[in-house]
Amino acid sequence: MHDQVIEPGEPGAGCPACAPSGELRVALPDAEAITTLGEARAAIDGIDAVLAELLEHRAAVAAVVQRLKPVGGFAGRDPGREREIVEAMAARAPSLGAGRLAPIVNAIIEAGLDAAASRR
Ligand SMILES: O=C(O)C(=O)C[C@]1(C(=O)O)C=C[C@@H](O)C=C1
Repeated sequence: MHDQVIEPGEPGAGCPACAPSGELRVALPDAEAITTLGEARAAIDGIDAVLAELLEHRAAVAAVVQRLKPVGGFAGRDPGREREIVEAMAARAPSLGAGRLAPIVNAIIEAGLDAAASRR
């Protein structure tokens, strides 16, 4: 397990974890090795910074999907696809599982659809 966290940087300071190639590389903190509140919060800040970068890029791609679909936006929601997304994420995040991930995925999808609507 890796023992480094990324530097979250200042908001709007670009993407500290992004390589010039557009790849996002992240050193995952070893939770078991964290012993202080400061270390734990720094690790969370690093993870949240990466989550925010990913969410920003996800929203941009989701906006493209809305333009490509015959019926986009909230009217074109696809519960089957949303279940697939939750199940795929649950396989990678077993301690959360589908039950806890479902409302998170729902919030991410709704935020993406809302942002896509305001891009138009
Ligand atoms: O895959 C789609 O059809 C999308 O519109 C994208 C997306 C998503 O953000 O992942 C958004 C709404 C749908 O309900 C399902 C998935």
